[in-house]
Amino acid sequence: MSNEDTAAPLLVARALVKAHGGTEALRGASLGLRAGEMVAVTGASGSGKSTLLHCLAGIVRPDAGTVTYAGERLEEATEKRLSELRRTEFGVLFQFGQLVPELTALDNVALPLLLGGSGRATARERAGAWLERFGVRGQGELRPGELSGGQAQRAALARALVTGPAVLFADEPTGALDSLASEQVMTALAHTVRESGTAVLLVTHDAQVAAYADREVTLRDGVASPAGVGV
Ligand SMILES: Nc1ncnc2c1ncn2[C@@H]1O[C@H](COP(=O)(O)OP(=O)(O)OP(=O)(O)O)[C@@H](O)[C@H]1O
Repeated sequence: MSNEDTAAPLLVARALVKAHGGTEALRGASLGLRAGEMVAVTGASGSGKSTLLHCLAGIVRPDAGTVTYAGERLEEATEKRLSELRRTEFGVLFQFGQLVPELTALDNVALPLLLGGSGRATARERAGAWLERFGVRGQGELRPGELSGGQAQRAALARALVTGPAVLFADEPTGALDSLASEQVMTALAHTVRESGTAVLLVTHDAQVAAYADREVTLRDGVASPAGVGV
């Protein structure tokens, strides 16, 4: 077995069960994610992909099962600790609606740094560098409503990564984009996370988007396969 096979996974879900009202979205789903690995979660509409991502990101608490991040059991964590993890260790990128509409693109990207205690000048400088990296520095003073869908997603990606998270959770990040904008967002995402060693859990129904991942996990009837490392 190679070192990679035996390396402890960073994030592990074991036997997750989660119902929304009478609907059982997860029925014993397990999944392991290594540091720096990109895993695509695919499956039919309603198969539980978003629910699995929300449980792994500490946004939703499962009814049963465990989620372990770097040895820490998330289901035992307080709300305060979960929000700290989401602010410092996890980044999120959703399909749309995540940028604050009243703020410029630059201030949106600076926001997580300001919330983390950075000074305004430093936060804006770092935010500008991230916008530059994703080719939208020129749009920094525009508000989200004035950006194209692809520009807004690249600004949202900058905001998700500006704090240097260990894990990026991306739920249909290109779901609202045409194929060119989708390719630009995915190329920027894949290149940057490889460089920074950020692990990615990528929910998508698009095979071309899933192809950017190192590995694909399919959800069927609330169960994931193959579950991967450490499960
Ligand atoms: N907040 C909620 N209230 C009630 N039912 C919900 C809620 N969230 C999800 N569900 C149901 O749970 C099941 C799984 O939903 P989930 O969004 O996790 O699936 P998905 O695979 O991400 O779907 P899609 O690809 O359509 O986004 C679905 O049957 C859905 O209708």
